[in-house]
Amino acid sequence: TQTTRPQRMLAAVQKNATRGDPRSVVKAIDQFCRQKEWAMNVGDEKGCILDSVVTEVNPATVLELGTYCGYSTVRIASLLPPDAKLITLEFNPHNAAIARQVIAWAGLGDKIQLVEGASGDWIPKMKEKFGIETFDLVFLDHWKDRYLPDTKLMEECGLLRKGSILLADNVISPGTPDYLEYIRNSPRYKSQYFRSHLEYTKAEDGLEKSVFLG
Ligand SMILES: O=C(NCc1cccc(CNc2ccc3[nH]ncc3c2)c1)c1cc(-c2ccc(F)cc2)cc(O)c1O
Ligand SMILES: [Mg+2]
Repeated sequence: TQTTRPQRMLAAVQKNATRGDPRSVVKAIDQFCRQKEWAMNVGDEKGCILDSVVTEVNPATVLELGTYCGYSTVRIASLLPPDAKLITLEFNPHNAAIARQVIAWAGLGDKIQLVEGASGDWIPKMKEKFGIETFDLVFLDHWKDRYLPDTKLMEECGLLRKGSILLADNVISPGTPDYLEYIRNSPRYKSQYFRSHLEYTKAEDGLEKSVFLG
């Protein structure tokens, strides 16, 4: 029977990456997406911007909205300090099943908690279920029409503290106009746009980095 793109991506990781070596997993996925099939990972170009933000923030707690196959999950977790925790939410069970195997191959299972379900359902449960006070870094990469409602929900649930960083993928392509409008005009955030390209293409895209001011 026909395989899916995530399954073919996982096969490429298991064939070309070294077990326990997260950066080789990242490299194998980027090679697969450049040479074989496009896929909606944040990619190598925007991935370098993501790396610089992660290393600058040096977060103890990270929330990723939208795991997909685990590319950015592994990329972020490979840069975290020893006792840091990354929680990643994935709505699509098939994506989640693939991502678990990619994360395992990278050897990052003890740093990453993959939760299956919708952000709207899980954000209000973060404190009670995972003992999280606030997130130092949030990477938004799920459904683009959920960026704004979920940001408001995180504010309401007290999951952001003075200095928490939101980093949003795809603010140009596919685009998140209502989120950009809100975050750039809100007195509660200081935002910065990092211009780049849509993963593996020449189209414009970028990451929006926003600091919550409290
Ligand atoms: O749409 C995108 N990604 C989101 C997404 C998409 C599909 C499924 C899921 C299911 N996962 C999911 C859903 C809801 C959720 N709630 N909480 C967690 C959670 C998780 C998530 C996307 C698209 C393009 C793109 C495509 C085509 C094109 F031409 C240009 C650009 C590029 C990207 O980098 C993208 O990130
Ligand atoms: Mg994306």
